[in-house]
Amino acid sequence: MSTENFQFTLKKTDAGARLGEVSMPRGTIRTPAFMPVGTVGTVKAMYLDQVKDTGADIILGNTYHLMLRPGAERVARLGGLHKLIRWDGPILTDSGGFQVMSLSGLRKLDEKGVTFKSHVDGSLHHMSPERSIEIQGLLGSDIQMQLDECVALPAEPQEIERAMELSLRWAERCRVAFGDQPGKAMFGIVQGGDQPALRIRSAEGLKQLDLKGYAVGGLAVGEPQDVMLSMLETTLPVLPTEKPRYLMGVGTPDDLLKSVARGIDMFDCVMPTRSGRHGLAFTRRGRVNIRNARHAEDMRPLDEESNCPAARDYSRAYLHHLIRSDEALGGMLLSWNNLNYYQDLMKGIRQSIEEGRFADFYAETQENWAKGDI
Ligand SMILES: Nc1nc2cc3nc(NCCc4ccc(CCO)cc4)[nH]c3cc2c(=O)[nH]1
Repeated sequence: MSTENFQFTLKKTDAGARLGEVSMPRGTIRTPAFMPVGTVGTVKAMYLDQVKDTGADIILGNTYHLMLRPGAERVARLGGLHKLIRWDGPILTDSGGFQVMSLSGLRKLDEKGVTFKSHVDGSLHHMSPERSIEIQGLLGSDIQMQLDECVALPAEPQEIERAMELSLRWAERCRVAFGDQPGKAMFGIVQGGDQPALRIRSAEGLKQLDLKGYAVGGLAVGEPQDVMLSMLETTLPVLPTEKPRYLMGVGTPDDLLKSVARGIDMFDCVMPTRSGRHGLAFTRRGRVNIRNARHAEDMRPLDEESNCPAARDYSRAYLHHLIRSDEALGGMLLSWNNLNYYQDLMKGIRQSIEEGRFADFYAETQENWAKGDI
């Protein structure tokens, strides 16, 4: 079912966990949702048909990477990102602020925007809030993120305050630049680091802008999990309950469970794909580092009960061999296994909220992880 507009429906809550859906013209996103990261127009080592089959309703693209290569205007000339990469569901694009800080030779950041050198060819680029929204429009993004400044933690409170206030001003400029695009959405991003008062000021400031959704940014940047969770407990009660909440860059399966319990609806993280390519497998019984010698002659699959061929049909011995040999198929199979596991976890979370037994699901899941992979 799709709609000509962007519509979030909160269907049920169970303690702090929320069951919902985001209806958009290109499809419906079942929440709590995990969004696979397709940074440069591909979810690495996956066919997008497989990504869809794992249960993903939406994927992420990235302004920073796509503006550098193949270029935003080129993507527009080619019919937009959905047509180019052959994904007909919703796409959320990050605004590029975080990637500039973490990837490029940053040259300057001021009121106007960020000036940086491309990590691809060293060319100089300037990105303003307005240009970030323009690029996301050229890509054809369904959910566009404001340009913001994300500060790595730990950081001085006054530095966190400066970046939070700049991000608020940029949110307003992005809101104006985005204008009124029925069927699309622009989300603001709450900043404020590990400072509760700044988190509250950021959330209150964004609420004045009548946004369709709110991301919690500035986390998963090196802080301990308890600090991240504490910032959710501070921030989420301030945000409107009838709008989706998106925790950026998070996280491990344990992060997902604990953040859903505090009221997060949407997640993205490179963890399942990046760590899969490096030999880390996520399963119902916890993590398996397939590089470890103990798997070299283990002909069992990762999970004989899984519906995913990568988990059910391939032996650990073979996966061990492929990863140790740095064969492409190793990263392909573990990415497939991991994305399928993440989507199975989100499906289990949604079903448990529907049935009013999220607390039991939470406890059972953590028990199974604790047993470890036999
Ligand atoms: N615009 C914007 N985007 C963000 C992206 C983020 N991504 C993160 N964390 C990602 C952390 C992360 C990085 C790598 C891996 C793979 C390990 O194998 C897992 C998690 N935090 C983030 C914060 C922001 C933010 O405030 N604003």
